[in-house]
Amino acid sequence: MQNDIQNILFTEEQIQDKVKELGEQLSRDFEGRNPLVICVLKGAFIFMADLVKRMSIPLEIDFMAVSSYGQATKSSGVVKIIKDLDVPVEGRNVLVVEDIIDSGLTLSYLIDVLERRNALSVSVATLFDKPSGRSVELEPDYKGFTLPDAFIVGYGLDYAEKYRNLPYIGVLKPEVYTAQ
Ligand SMILES: O=P(O)(O)OC[C@H]1O[C@H](OP(=O)(O)OP(=O)(O)O)[C@H](O)[C@@H]1O
Ligand code: HPA
Ligand SMILES: [Mg+2]
Repeated sequence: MQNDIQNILFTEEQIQDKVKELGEQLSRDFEGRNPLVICVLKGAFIFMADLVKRMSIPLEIDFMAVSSYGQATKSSGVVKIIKDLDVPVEGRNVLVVEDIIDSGLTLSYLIDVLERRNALSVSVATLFDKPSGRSVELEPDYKGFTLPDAFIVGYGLDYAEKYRNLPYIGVLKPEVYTAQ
């Protein structure tokens, strides 16, 4: 698995420091608002778990699974809801937790769904932002790191379902995906 990585962009320690900082900021901003924190599966599962441990306020969690990349490194443009929320969002302060914003298609679709369901507020926290990949305009409310134009894996992020369990963020060697 490590042999497929070209270089490490963010170490485990750098990620943990950033997650702690974000958790503290979110705790201040959502104090008294009992947010519904939504994990966008699968990619955000590790970030979500680490982040909520760093939030020291009452909150609730739920999960939504969406997918648009499949076995590719470019978005198919079609966002599919594979698993929906268990609870209604009407009247709730919602915090959507994402691992990465690339084209922006996943989040713009999700924000639209949540607003149509009458959430009181919809905020977005992403650990990684890749502005060079955008095909729709979208700015996260909270972000960890800005990325260069490269396909990254690890800390929840996959290529063809692999590498999610790497504890760091690495750039995948292009020959790994061009060889397919
Ligand atoms: O801004 P975008 O171009 O839409 O890309 C970001 C989305 O793509 C990835 O999910 P993916 O569809 O690969 O599903 P996964 O989380 O199960 O890997 C990632 O976890 C984000 O949800
Ligand atoms: N890596 C993994 N999954 C992704 C990426 C990426 O760079 N962009 C969108 N989904
Ligand atoms: Mg993926």
